[in-house]
Amino acid sequence: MSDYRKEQEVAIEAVRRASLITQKVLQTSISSLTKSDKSPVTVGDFSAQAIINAILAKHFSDDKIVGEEDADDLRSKDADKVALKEKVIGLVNEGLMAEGADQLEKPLSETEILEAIDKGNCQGGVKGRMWTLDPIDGTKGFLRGGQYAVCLALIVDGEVRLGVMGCPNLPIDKSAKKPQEGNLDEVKQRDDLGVIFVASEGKGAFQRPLHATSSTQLTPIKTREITPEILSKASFCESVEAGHSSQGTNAKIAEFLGISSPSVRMDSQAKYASVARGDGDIYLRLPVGDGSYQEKIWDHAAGCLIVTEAGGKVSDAKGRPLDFSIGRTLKNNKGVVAAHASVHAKVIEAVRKALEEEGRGHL
Ligand SMILES: Nc1ncnc2c1ncn2[C@@H]1O[C@H](COP(=O)(O)O)[C@@H](O)[C@H]1OP(=O)(O)O
Ligand SMILES: [Mg+2]
Repeated sequence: MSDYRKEQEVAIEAVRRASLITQKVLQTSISSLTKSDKSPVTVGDFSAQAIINAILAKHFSDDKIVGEEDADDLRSKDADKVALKEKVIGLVNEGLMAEGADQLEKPLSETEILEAIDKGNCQGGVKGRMWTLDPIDGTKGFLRGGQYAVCLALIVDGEVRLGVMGCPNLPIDKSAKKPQEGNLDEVKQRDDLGVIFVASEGKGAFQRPLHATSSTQLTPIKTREITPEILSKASFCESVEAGHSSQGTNAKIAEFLGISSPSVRMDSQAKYASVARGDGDIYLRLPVGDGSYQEKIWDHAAGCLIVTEAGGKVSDAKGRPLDFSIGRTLKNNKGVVAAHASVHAKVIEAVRKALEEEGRGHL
C-alpha cells in the first residue's frame, strides 16, 4: 500500500485555506455580498476551487482534477460577472497569501486564477491519479448558516486513497451543540466551530481544528461501537433537502430497525463526518422517485473513505461498494448507506424491505 503522506499534508493545507475563505465569505455579511455578487455560494465556490487547484498544481502538476465548476462565467464581460471575478481574485489571493505552509510570495494574476479554476475538467476513470473536489458541498446549508463542507479526495486507479473534508460550521467537540440551522449570527459568534477531517487508506481517520496551524496534531476518530442487539438505540442522519434523499423511505428503515429517535437532518458530507466520529450511527441516503439521479463522485469520495477508515462501512442501497472508477458519477450505484461495520448488513436488510414495500425493490 502506498504512502500518501505528502499528498495528505498538501491536501489538508489546501482545504484549510479554502475553508477559511468560505468562512470569511459567510461572515462578511451575506446580504451585502448577495446584492453585489448575486450569490455568496458562487463567490465561495469559485474562490475555494481556485485555491485548492492552484495548490495541487504547484505540488502535483501531472495529476488530473475532477471538479464541478469551470471559469466560463468569470470570463463574461457582463458587469455582474466582472464584479464577481474581482471579488474572487481578491479572495483567492487573500487565501493563498495568508500566513502558513504553502504561503504565496506574490499574488496570482487573473489568468492564473481562471486557469486554476478550469483545471477541474477531468472525466474520471479507472486508470491514473486524479483528485476530486467539491469546493462547497451543501450549498443550501452554506446559505442558511447550516452545515457545508469543502471536500477533496485523491483517487488512484479507481480507488479512493485519501480524503480531506473541511467543515467550518461543525463543532470541534462532537458533544457540543451544533449551531441552530438558519442562525447565521450564532455561526459568526461561536469560536468553537470548524473541523478538518482526514483519512488515508489503511491509516485510520482523524480530525483537527480548522483554525490550527499546520503542525497541529491530528486526533484519531472512531465510529461509535454499536452491536445488532442495541441497534434500536442508534441515531440516524439524512439530508435536510427532501429532494436529495427519500425521507419517507429513511423513516420506514428506521422503524424496521426499531429506532424511535427522530433523524438528525444535516446538509453536505458533514453527515459522513458525524458517523465517522461517533456522533451519529447511520447515514441513510435513499434514492428519490425512480432513482434516476446519478450521485457525483465529489459528493462522496472523501466522506466514504473517512467513514471506512473510522471503522464504518459505506455502500449503496443494495450493499454494493461505491464504484469511483467509472467517470464523474457513481452510475453503478443507487443511494448510500453508511454505518458501523458490525450493523451495516442489518441496515441493508431493512433498506431492502422498505424499498420492496414501496414497490421500488428493483432500485
Ligand atoms: N436528486 C438528487 N439526489 C441526490 N443528491 C442530489 C440531488 N440533486 C442534487 N444533489 C446533490 O446533493 C448534494 C447535497 O446533498 P445533501 O442533501 O447531502 O446536502 C449536492 O452536491 C447536490 O448536487 P448539486 O451540487 O449538483 O446540486
Ligand atoms: Mg456537492
